[in-house]
Order: sequence, then C-alpha cells, then structure tokens
Amino acid sequence: MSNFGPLGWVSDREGYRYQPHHPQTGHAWPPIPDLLLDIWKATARHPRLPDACLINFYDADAKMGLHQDKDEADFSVPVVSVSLGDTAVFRYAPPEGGPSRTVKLSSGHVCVLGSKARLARHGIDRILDGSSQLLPRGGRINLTLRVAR
Ligand SMILES: O=C(O)CCC(=O)C(=O)O
Ligand SMILES: [Fe+2]
Repeated sequence: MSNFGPLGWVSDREGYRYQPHHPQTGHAWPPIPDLLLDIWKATARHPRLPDACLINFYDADAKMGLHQDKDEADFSVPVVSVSLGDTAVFRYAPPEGGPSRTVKLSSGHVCVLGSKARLARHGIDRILDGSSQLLPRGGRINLTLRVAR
C-alpha cells in the first residue's frame, strides 16, 4: 500500500487515517501523476481535483470485504478508481442494503462511485490469477482517487 498526493491513506497500529507523509520515512507522498488527474477530469464530473490517491496491490489470494468509503469529508465528490493487471471480481450493493451484484474489473477499467452510488457497499471477491500480462509478476494494482478533505 502506498499513495500519491497531498494526503495518503495510512493504516498501522494506531489505526487508519489520511496523513501528508509516509508513516515510516516521514517523506511526503509523490504528486498524483497528470495521467491520473486526466482520468479524474474525464470521469468524475466534479470541479474539485483529488487530494489523495491510494495505490493498492492485490496478489492472487487477496480479497477486500464489503465496505463503504466513508472517511472523506464530502460525499458529494465521487471516488474514482483505476484497475491495472489481473481482473478483479468487484462486488457492489446499494448503500441502504439489499442484494449485491458483481462485475469484473479488468486492466484499464475505471470505476466511479458517485451520486447515489457514492456510498454503495463494495469489495473485491477475488482476483483472477493470470488474467493479465501487464504486471510481470502478476497481481492487480488499484489506484483510488479521492477528495479526502
Ligand atoms: O480495489 C478496488 O477496486 C476497490 C478498492 C476499495 O474499495 C478501497 O480501497 O476502498
Ligand atoms: Fe472502497
């Protein structure tokens, strides 16, 4: 797990939070690459620009339980994520409860959680090992752009 941008998502023994520097090195996170800002501008349809980009690596056995992205200050701003490498089975369900569905997120897919879907419950059921040749050692990288503050 790592980050781009003025604020990074950090999870350690003290819990989880957004903070401007790497918890071990104390270094600021590198700026969000222009390519990702261009994807945000093309998909988020919101005047603000992201101040946080989480970089998450999923190996073949990784999963993420159903959750809502609720640690940001303003839920009127979408969350935009870019999938790279192996395909993920992404599960999503309405914020208020009800049945979930799945969709495959393949390399290059962009997922926008905005408007009524901003607080959708979502997670990763599984990674389809070997489904992409993009990453030399396999796995999936997810880049999640958010306005945290
Ligand atoms: O990897 C994904 O596509 C989803 C990631 C996610 O939900 C999160 O980081 O909050
Ligand atoms: Fe999430």
